[in-house]
Amino acid sequence: MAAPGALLVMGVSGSGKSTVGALLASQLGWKFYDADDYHPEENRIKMGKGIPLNDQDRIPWLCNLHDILLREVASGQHVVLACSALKKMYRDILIRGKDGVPRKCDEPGKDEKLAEVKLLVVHLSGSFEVISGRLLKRKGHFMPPELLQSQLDILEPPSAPEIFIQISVTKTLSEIIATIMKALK
Ligand SMILES: Nc1ncnc2c1ncn2[C@@H]1O[C@H](COP(=O)(O)OP(=O)(O)O)[C@@H](O)[C@H]1O
Ligand SMILES: O=C(O)[C@H](O)[C@@H](O)[C@H](O)[C@H](O)COP(=O)(O)O
Repeated sequence: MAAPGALLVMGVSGSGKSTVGALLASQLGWKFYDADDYHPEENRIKMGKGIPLNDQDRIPWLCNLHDILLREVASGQHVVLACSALKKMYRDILIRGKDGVPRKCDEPGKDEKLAEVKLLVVHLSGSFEVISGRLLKRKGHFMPPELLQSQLDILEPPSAPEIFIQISVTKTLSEIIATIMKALK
């Protein structure tokens, strides 16, 4: 596969996005962004109270991440982004910014040229049992384990025509990294 501009490591909370993303970026020599660091304070407070985010909470956060990806890729920088990106629409926003948000028919903009990020999606996929076990052991994180089920409920795993690979969270970190490296060759 020709190297994408950006590689998205996605999945529910506790699937290993931050761990895998950071390791991968350091092995590739690519820049690493963790989407958790870009949540507005209101989103963090909401999640901290055990309330799942909704589309309205996530869309501006994802648009900001798209702008960052676009800027980096345009300057020739390869990027690994760890981001839940649970729904297809969310991944479309990472690729196309607000043009990824479905428009109402009467809104203008259909003929605008889209600035797209070429994105390889890596989905870390696993069961409630395995992932909740990891979340219960994780310390010092704002995301309560009780939100896991709400994330699995809305998860839309990537599918064609998205460019993606899916890897089980039960693999070891080195197996996960090796699988991604192989896909990038
Ligand atoms: N493949 C793996 N095997 C075992 N433990 C893992 C694996 N990937 C991540 N972990 C552990 O699971 C927990 C959740 O990982 P984390 O990277 O914080 O997930 P996320 O960023 O998706 O919320 C962490 O304690 C991490 O060390
Ligand atoms: O879209 C969301 O609801 C959040 O982004 C969420 O999916 C994310 O998981 C949290 O930021 C917690 O962070 P961890 O994924 O690192 O647990």
